[in-house]
Amino acid sequence: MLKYDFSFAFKETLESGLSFDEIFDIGKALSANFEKVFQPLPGFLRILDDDEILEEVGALKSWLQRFENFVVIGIGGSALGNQALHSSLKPINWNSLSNEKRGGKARIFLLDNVDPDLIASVLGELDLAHTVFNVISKSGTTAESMANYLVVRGLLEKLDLPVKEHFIFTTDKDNGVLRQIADNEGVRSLTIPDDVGGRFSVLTPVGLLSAVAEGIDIEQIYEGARFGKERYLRDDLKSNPAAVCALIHYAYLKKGHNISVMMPYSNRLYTLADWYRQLWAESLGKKFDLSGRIVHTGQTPVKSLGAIDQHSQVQLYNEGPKDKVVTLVKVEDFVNQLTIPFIHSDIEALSYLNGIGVGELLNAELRATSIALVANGVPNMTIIFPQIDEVHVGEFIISYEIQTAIMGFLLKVNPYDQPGVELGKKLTYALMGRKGYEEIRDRYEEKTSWRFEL
Ligand SMILES: O=P(O)(O)OC[C@H]1O[C@H](O)[C@H](O)[C@@H](O)[C@@H]1O
Repeated sequence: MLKYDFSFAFKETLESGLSFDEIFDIGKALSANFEKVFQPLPGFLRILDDDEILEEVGALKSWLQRFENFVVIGIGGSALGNQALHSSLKPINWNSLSNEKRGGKARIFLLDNVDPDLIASVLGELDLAHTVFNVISKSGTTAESMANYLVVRGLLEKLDLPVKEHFIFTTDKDNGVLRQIADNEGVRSLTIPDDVGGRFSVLTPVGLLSAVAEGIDIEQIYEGARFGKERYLRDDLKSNPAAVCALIHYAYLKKGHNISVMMPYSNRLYTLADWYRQLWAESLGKKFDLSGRIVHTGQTPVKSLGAIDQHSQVQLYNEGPKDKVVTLVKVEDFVNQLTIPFIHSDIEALSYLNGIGVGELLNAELRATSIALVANGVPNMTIIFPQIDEVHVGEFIISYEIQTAIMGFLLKVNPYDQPGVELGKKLTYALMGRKGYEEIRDRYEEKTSWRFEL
């Protein structure tokens, strides 16, 4: 079970902080309407009600074992969750282990960006005859993912490899180009449920297939998520840490704290912060509220890594604008216990390090940062992973999905759409000369014709 330390978010420890009663006053309306937030049950919670997805994905295990490499082609919600599961649940050097050491499980790679150098470096490393490509796209049309799919397909064709055997698509059941190709050519495919939006989809086939391919226990992830579903849907807010987190963020946002920093003290958990950024940014960053009023609301998510960013961003957090809420993420028991050896016994300045665990040092740094933040008047809280494993990662994911829904309710916005990304997508199509986008290109041409270039 994840543990939460909220002590440094309240006025008991923070001069201009919130009182506990204050946030529960804000929470009263939430408490009274709590059920409504989750009615109808959002898809990301509904999918936990049965084993359908686990079984569907699990059934592909033996087919996946044919491949040494598994490449995710996707972007945003169709990649960030995969990356987060991979980094948090596999050893950092997984991809450099030999096939034997990996017990025949796949190495995982990601083609998200359309950066030719990235693509060349990933594909250059792989023996394509032993590689499967999982093209993931809820819409089945996203430019970056389609481009990467085409590049890979071109390469497979050039090598005369049986294209169909090297792809599996994860996409909408009816719509989009991927579905069309899957249907026409009989490419293997998995379905993303209609009621689960991209950034909430890591516990669907989107995130689970690559996890299974590399031997992550997806049933344990579900166990943690299901536990989280019970825990974080309690309408008694005092026993619901996801609700408390949302209330704290909401209350501080009202006071001008419009940045939410997530700072894991663990390299393995760092990409969870990337996943969180999309969830928080796209779900809550909105121009209109539910009644159509212009509100321009949201809270900018920032990722940070402890202890690295103590030597980089923390100066700003402590002394810069008072516009942040910081969430530190701590690991109690690291998988690897590493003790610092006694060396230089004659140098007093190093004696405090003698014989202590490296993890102990990291956690002391976390504690020091949280105290320094509170001393500087910066509200912060700590989420504690007793250890990093499937159960806790599953619980973490669901806690933040629920927290985002709660925050959407508090801000009175729709957390499930992202109208603000559409224009950029359409303009990309227009700039690339895609048919049907001439009007949009003309509309913005005049506006963008002014130049100041050096
Ligand atoms: O899964 P896809 O349809 O390819 O979408 C990938 C991503 O594209 C968009 O730009 C959306 O803003 C994201 O929410 C989405 O996760």
